[in-house]
Amino acid sequence: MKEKNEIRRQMRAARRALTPEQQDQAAFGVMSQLSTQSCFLFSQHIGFYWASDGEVDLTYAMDFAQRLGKRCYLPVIGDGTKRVSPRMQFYEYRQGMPLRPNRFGILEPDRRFSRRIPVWCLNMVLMPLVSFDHFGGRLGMGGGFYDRAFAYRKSKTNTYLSPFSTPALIGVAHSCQASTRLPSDDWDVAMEGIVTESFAALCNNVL
Ligand SMILES: Nc1nc2c(c(=O)[nH]1)N(C=O)[C@@H](CNc1ccc(C(=O)N[C@@H](CCC(=O)O)C(=O)O)cc1)CN2
Ligand SMILES: Nc1ncnc2c1ncn2[C@@H]1O[C@H](COP(=O)(O)OP(=O)(O)OP(=O)(O)O)[C@@H](O)[C@H]1O
Repeated sequence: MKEKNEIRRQMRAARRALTPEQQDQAAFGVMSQLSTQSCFLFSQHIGFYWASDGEVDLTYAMDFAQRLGKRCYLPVIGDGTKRVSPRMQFYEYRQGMPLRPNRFGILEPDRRFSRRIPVWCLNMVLMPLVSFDHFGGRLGMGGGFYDRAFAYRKSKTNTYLSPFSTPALIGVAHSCQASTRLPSDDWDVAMEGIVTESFAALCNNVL
């Protein structure tokens, strides 16, 4: 099995090579796929991400969600200048709100002007992927931010009736980022579903 870093390098290059037209079609396609999913339609509080490095842009999807009266949130890790929680947290984003760059240059809400939501109060989180497989396997940028934020989802006491069975974890990627089977580590948190510009699917691990 190829090492995670090698797959990361190839898949990041592949998504960065997409043209602006392909990126725009992907952004529109992901919004259209989401608009047909009951998981999205029934969710009131949704975690998105602000795209960078060739990721699928979710601004169409956030506009659509806001027009349906849903609340949108973005991940915040900070710019590294202040000692704050090492955990990634989610803060509300409303259209037009000023954003500031985090330590990797990705835009995020300013903690001073936005409202934090505990992660388990989110109904659904759209996770940025570098690669995915159909078994719930995901590969991110390598910081372990999503794995740490949702590590509680792996707990044995996490039953259907527990408040810790939320949010639904749905990965977003370009379909060209698919892998047959990704290597996995103990700490990896599985995704329940995947949305690309051309399909939305449940991952086999939950069926
Ligand atoms: N859009 C988006 N937002 C996100 C994530 C993400 O993957 N995508 N994250 C998901 O975890 C968190 C940020 N994690 C990140 C981890 C590594 C790098 C990164 O670019 N690493 C560079 C090295 C940069 C440096 O050290 O200065 C690299 O690997 O080339 C970026 C974001 C929170 N917000
Ligand atoms: N629950 C956890 N507790 C402590 N460290 C963790 C946890 N989960 C992941 N990590 C650390 O995060 C690092 C990156 O993990 P990995 O390569 O799987 O990241 P990733 O899944 O690509 O990133 P992300 O979760 O941000 O999308 C690993 O070195 C691992 O030690």
